[in-house]
Amino acid sequence: MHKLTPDLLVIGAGSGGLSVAAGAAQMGASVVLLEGHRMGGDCLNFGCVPSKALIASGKAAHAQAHAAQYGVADVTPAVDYAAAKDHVAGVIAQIEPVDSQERFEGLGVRVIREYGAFISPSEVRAGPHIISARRTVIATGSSPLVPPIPGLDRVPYETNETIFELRERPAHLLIIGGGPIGMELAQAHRRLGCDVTVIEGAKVMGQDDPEMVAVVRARFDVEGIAIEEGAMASEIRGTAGAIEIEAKDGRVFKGSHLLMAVGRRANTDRLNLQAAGVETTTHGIRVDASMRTTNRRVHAIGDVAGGLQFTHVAGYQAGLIIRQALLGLPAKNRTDHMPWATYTDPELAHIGMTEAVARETHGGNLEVIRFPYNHNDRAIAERKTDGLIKVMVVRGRPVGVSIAGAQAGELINLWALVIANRLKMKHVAGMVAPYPTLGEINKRAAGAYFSPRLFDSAMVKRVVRFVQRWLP
Ligand SMILES: Cc1cc2nc3c(=O)[nH]c(=O)nc-3n(C[C@H](O)[C@H](O)[C@H](O)COP(=O)(O)OP(=O)(O)OC[C@H]3O[C@@H](n4cnc5c(N)ncnc54)[C@H](O)[C@@H]3O)c2cc1C
Ligand SMILES: NC(=O)c1ccc[n+]([C@@H]2O[C@H](COP(=O)([O-])OP(=O)(O)OC[C@H]3O[C@@H](n4cnc5c(N)ncnc54)[C@H](O)[C@@H]3O)[C@@H](O)[C@H]2O)c1
Repeated sequence: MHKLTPDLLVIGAGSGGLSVAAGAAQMGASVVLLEGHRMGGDCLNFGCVPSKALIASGKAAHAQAHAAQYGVADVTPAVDYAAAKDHVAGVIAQIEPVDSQERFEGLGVRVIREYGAFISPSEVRAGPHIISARRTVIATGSSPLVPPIPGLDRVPYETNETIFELRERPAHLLIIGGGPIGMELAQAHRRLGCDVTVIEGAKVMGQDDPEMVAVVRARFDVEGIAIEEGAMASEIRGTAGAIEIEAKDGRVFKGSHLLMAVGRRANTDRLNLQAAGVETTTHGIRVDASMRTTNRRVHAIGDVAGGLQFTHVAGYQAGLIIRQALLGLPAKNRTDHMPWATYTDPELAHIGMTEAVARETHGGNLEVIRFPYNHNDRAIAERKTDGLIKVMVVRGRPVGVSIAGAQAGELINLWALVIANRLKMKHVAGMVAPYPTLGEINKRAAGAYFSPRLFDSAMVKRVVRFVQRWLP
């Protein structure tokens, strides 16, 4: 047995763990990083990166099939599904070095490619090593939730951990779950030539504002993606190539392949958390506002901590750990400034309160400002006029923003700055946006907030008339 005594032990080399390890090592701490599977975690290998790469393949095919509106003949795309998967693998390979063992060792991190498990409140065993660190960060992420639906154990199915390696194009992909994973992969597959049915127990994209979801749904309808809502999958039958899903209400859906996308399960099984006195909830590891677990020397961040499950959230929480564990400064997890985006086409991005939550919280003080894409010149030029921005404003300050439309995930960045720094609508209105850009919708939303105050105000009109009388 080798005994190691670093300043910091990080368990899990995904989005959260890598950020903590890199920051801590570069700031002079001794760091041990454990990874039982692939460096880079879910985001690089089975999540954000491969899904966005496959979406890019789908977009390329879709563009070929819909070029006539720009004066270029439509062609039926000759999709090579396996080659699209090669493209996905190539994208992963290009990013991989940034997350690699070699890079982290170059930063001075001791990387151990083993799963870690607590053996006491202050010790973790990883293969032949026992690590006793001043502080430990659990960043073990999450795995696809596979519920015990009767029959599921007797049919072949994909999850986000397998679908990016599937090389035969599904003739008809059935997707159980209409959250971000289900919806992004539904559209990518449809555009790559598959029939697709999304089977959703409640409403698709249920975390988002229904008015914004409707924009995405409308496009899915046009593209021929079948969305079956209120269809709780309750029984699964069949064999490879011929799968049947029966919903609670008796509806039956038939397809060739099945993708399970019904949510996530925190990776706590291997950690032997009882030995460390680290408690869990139904969502993951119990943490306080500073991401500290019930063991004061152990923090948990990212998906395993059971809050918002996004790469940028894990990265943000890594920053909180650096503040506390390295610099001894207080740090509090904030969620009101956390954006998210779903990369369907059109995209749907959001930050802060939805309209419904803002209405409940702020009642009569809430003003909701909308501005449609079809009044934006760049959107018109590119024929991407579906969608709108909606800004929830309380006394001049935005408390939430939703955008459904082209590049919504990019456009939300401005509001991430505004909300993180508690800026006001006047700051957005005061900015000059280059013409013609989609980003002008942000400024136009701010303009729409001020124009009734300016143009419908009797007082402003009186002042202008008065000034005009006296101006030389
Ligand atoms: C299909 C899909 C698409 C997604 N798209 C996006 C997106 O576009 N944008 C976005 O922000 N988020 C996206 N996400 C979510 C994002 O991937 C996660 O929020 C993010 O990866 C969480 O980071 P993490 O560090 O908590 O965990 P992970 O990245 O999962 O890393 C955890 C690591 O810990 C390792 N591990 C587990 N147990 C142990 C142990 N006991 N010892 C040692 N190592 C261990 C695992 O092997 C893994 O490598 C997507 C997720 C999926 C599934
Ligand atoms: N663009 C992004 O940032 C992005 C993309 C993909 C995933 N993610 C992250 O990964 C997380 C997990 O995504 P997800 O889509 O798997 O989960 P999810 O929890 O967001 O959605 C799962 C859906 O499955 C439905 N469902 C559950 N059981 C069902 C059943 N038996 N029959 C039919 N429907 C059922 C639920 O009602 C829900 O709408 C997301 O919440 C997000 O944090 C992010």
